[in-house]
Amino acid sequence: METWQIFFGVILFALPLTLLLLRTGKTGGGARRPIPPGPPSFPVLGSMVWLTNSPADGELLLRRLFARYGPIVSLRVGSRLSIFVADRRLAHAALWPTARPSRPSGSWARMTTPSRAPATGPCGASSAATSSPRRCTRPASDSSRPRAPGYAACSSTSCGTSRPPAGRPLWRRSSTPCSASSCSCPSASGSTSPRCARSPPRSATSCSTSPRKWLSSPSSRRSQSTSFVTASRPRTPCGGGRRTATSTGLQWIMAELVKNRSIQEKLYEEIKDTTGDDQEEVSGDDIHKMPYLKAVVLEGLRKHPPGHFVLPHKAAEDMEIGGYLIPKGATVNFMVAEMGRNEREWEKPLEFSPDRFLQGGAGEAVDVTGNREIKMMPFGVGRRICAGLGIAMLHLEYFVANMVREFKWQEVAGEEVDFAEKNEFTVVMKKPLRSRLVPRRS
Ligand code: HEM
Repeated sequence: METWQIFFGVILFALPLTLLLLRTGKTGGGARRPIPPGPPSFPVLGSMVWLTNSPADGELLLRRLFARYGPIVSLRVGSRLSIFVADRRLAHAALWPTARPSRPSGSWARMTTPSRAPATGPCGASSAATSSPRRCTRPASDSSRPRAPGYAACSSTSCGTSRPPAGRPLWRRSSTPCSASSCSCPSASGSTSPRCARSPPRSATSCSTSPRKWLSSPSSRRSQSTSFVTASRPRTPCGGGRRTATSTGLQWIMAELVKNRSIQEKLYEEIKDTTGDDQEEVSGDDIHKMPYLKAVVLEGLRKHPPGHFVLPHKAAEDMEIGGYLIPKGATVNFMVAEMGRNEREWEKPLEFSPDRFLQGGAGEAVDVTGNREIKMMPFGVGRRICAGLGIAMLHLEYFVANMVREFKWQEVAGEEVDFAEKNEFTVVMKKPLRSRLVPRRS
């Protein structure tokens, strides 16, 4: 063998070895864990699956990858490494690392969101500066949460937060699952916008006005007792022109109530027993006394979370999840819808069954903040949990209760409820809900 050939061979062997050693040295040495498994990829070009799959079908592709590689997978989009977690326990370990005593103190903050402006929550605290994963969001059952209908907890800052596109998986098109237009609070005085007051919203589920206000206007009652409404349209008189997480959630819940009349009637019975006949509307105080109402809303968010992913998070330094290395800078996301529909965790997950959230059910005492454990995470978990959780739960319970109290929501012949999904700003009903409304009270 010629000298130059030996020299060339040594370089070929030594170069990758040196690079590997340098990288190991940078991360503190020791046995280096593998990154989560995933489909083969090329440097710069990314995972080969992109040759045969469209990023628009990302969720479907991920489901196939989970079936093949397990509950945590890596995907490369170009040179960017994205890691997806479908397992609720791994998600809890990643987002609530204080639950793992072996972690060095303060390291819970290692999983951050990609470079973004500090978000200010409704309570006024800057989430980026919060020094505890238990951020300002209060559980929805907290009696100190905002009250309906005279609340005005959404400050413009809390609703307008958007994340820069950095680190966003390709199939997410919008800035946040809850945009500025999700700040759909009635004004503090409870007054409605002139447009809302004049005409009933074209969307029963996306107007933020007190449902009682427009549902009870004589003209709307007359027309709705004989016709049906489209429960949500992309543009609404007072919805800001965009579907929001709350209005999307509301539409899915109403669709389930239209489809499941016995559940709707059971809910109506609870509402009737809790509120007096002479009461104008179901109040914020009343809804605290309605466990079945809460179960209906939770079941809706479990089965139809408005966002099937959270906003992408980023590892601020090398860390470990489930025995795998999550390298610094990698984007990490969590499969919200998968967790809520996992048949190992939930019995008949595709059935709408609010009873599972009542005493003795698998969802009894579920904590949507994911503090103790994660069973479902429609609002995210940990430091970056939805800043609007409290107000969103209040809106959902308040609107569902009042809409069911005022009307029977019935299926329209030829317009059967279709639960097909469509990826938009949030995951919406492909065929928007159309329902016949029959007034319950004269
Ligand atoms: C049913 C309704 C809603 C759902 C399902 C929902 C869900 C979510 C999710 C999944 C996230 C991302 C969490 C993460 O990245 O880990 C988020 C973030 C956020 N949400 Fe919501 N949201 C809802 C309503 C609202 C409302 C009404 C507001 C405002 C009043 C709001 C304000 C925010 C803000 C400011 C963030 C960013 C928090 C941060 O990054 O620190 N959300 N939401």
